[in-house]
Amino acid sequence: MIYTVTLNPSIDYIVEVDELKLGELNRMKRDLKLPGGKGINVSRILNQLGAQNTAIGFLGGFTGHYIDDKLKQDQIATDFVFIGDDTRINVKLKHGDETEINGLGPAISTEEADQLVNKLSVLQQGDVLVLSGSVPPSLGGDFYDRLIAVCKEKGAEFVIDTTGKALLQALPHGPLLVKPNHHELSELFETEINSREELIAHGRKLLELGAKHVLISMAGDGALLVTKDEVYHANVPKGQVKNSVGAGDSMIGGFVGTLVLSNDPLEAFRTGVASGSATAFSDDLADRAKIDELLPQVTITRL
Ligand SMILES: Nc1ncnc2c1ncn2[C@@H]1O[C@H](COP(=O)(O)OP(=O)(O)OP(=O)(O)O)[C@@H](O)[C@H]1O
Ligand SMILES: O=P(O)(O)OC[C@@]1(O)O[C@H](CO)[C@@H](O)[C@@H]1O
Repeated sequence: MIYTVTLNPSIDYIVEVDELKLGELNRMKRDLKLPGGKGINVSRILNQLGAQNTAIGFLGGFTGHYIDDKLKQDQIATDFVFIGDDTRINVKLKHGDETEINGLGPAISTEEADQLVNKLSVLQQGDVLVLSGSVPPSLGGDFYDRLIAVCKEKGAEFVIDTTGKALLQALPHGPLLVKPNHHELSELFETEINSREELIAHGRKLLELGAKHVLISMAGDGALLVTKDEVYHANVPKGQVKNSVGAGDSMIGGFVGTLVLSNDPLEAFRTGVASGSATAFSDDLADRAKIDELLPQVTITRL
């Protein structure tokens, strides 16, 4: 079973305007509300791929119930801790460009935090825990460490999609997958990365530090898969970009779901790239039909 953890879910409020005039009244051309947060996005893609999973994390208030209802409508299993404070609303402003305004996240009490840790007691060998997204400030910076400790104790695998110190602290525990984009990789190692060779060298460092698979996504420029023995490049399919929000999460969902279903890292890589691009070319996250349409256009090359 795959469990996705979203500590800081959101309603993604996607707002489209022709032109953004700061300091003036702007009227929306179109708007859309989506259940969001990185782990939840991973769950939605896993669901499209037929990979059984449960979405867990914290939800609260009317916004939290909205998200839980939407996921259940899509037959996604959920087991969230319901908290006293409201789940945030993140604004995704489309005005030719994409501007995002993400909330800090709700207050979470010690008791609520403990309830989530206790939920992980169901983990067992063969399970995969996907930890994705920001940590609400009230939880403290080391909360992922607590979850990883339980995961290791139960013999389950984990995937972590976060940045900075939290990612560095997780690496020695051997994540099944990490997926920095090229900017995150250079921030992580506090260095400029200017070539594919340098990207690969830094991807290898993540392996040396403990990661089992390293995916480096480069938006429209393709992606790299760095494993112990080999490095692979994938091109991205051609299409019209409609929405890049959740493209990275879709890539993780495509990779993890396919790896669990097939145990084939290259097929997982191909599906990850197709899923990321399928989301980039859709208004909402990708659906199965779009992923299947793009899969034949993804070519993997061993470098
Ligand atoms: N312009 C694009 N054209 C085609 N595919 C894209 C494009 N942008 C993103 N993708 C797909 O999505 C994957 C992940 O995108 P990206 O590298 O932007 O990750 P990310 O920075 O984690 O994304 P985000 O934070 O926006 O969700 C890419 O590897 C690619 O497959
Ligand atoms: O504030 P965080 O947790 O870093 O990111 C949250 C978020 O921007 O990530 C997802 C896209 O990746 C969105 O659904 C959501 O709004």
